[in-house]
Amino acid sequence: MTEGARVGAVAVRVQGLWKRFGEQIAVAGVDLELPAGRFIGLVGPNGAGKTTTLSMVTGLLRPDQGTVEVVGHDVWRDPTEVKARIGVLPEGLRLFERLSGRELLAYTGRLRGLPGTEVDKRATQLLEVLDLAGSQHKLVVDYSTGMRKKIGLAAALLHNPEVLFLDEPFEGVDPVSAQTIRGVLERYTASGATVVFSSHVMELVESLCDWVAVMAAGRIRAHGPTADVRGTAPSLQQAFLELVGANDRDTSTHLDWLGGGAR
Ligand SMILES: Nc1ncnc2c1ncn2[C@@H]1O[C@H](COP(=O)(O)OP(=O)(O)OP(=O)(O)O)[C@@H](O)[C@H]1O
Repeated sequence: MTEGARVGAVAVRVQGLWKRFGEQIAVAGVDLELPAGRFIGLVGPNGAGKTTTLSMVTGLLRPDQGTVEVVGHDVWRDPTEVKARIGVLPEGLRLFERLSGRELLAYTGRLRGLPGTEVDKRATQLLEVLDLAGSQHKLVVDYSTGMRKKIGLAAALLHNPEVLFLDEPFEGVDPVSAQTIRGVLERYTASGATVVFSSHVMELVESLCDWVAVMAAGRIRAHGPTADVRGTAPSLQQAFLELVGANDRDTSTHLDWLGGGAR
């Protein structure tokens, strides 16, 4: 079991986190403790602040205010310690397009300081499990959206991080690839590691995550074990709609011209 996966251990501790872009407050005072060894979903409507929060938690974006600790290390005071312990699949993932998938993993492994033989071994296994072995010598520029997500996931897992952060890992991914990614992530969390991923696909979050945080308008609206957040609602989707106030929105007067055919 990894250091972060002890019972009751906290993988991520966020305190008083704020981020403003001009007039727009993207993250408005987030406090959150994410337990280690769980499959955690960060859910919220478009523009809720999920990507901004994940970017600040992973050291990609400096907060205006607040602190973030990952497995006990401050992200901004101790970035090297944190970066060695986390894997990140960011939104709008940028990859080295002129490398093949295999070369990308070899390069990532060396950047992470792993010995060449170990990188080879891990890369071969990851390419196999993620069903990319047949495309390993193709240039990344020629990869499909799903293949890019999978090679990005392989690169994020290569150094066996304690906590893995994934921004919309299933977006644009077909059901077969989604099932493959899911299998890899389930295997990874079963070994005691923590996955934190953002999504607005509630069915997916409900079936995958044992812990969720619901975000809307830059704040955390609810968090805890998935069953507790769902409460008495028939589904997480329904609980989510109630939490973010979407059920109260009146759409009856909008789009009254829309009907297809009637002009
Ligand atoms: N670089 C930026 N400059 C200006 N505004 C930004 C920037 N990044 C995010 N925002 C704004 O901050 C708010 C939160 O955006 P964010 O991308 O974090 O939300 P999200 O929950 O990830 O949304 P989605 O599910 O649509 O990806 C939005 O109003 C967005 O327009």
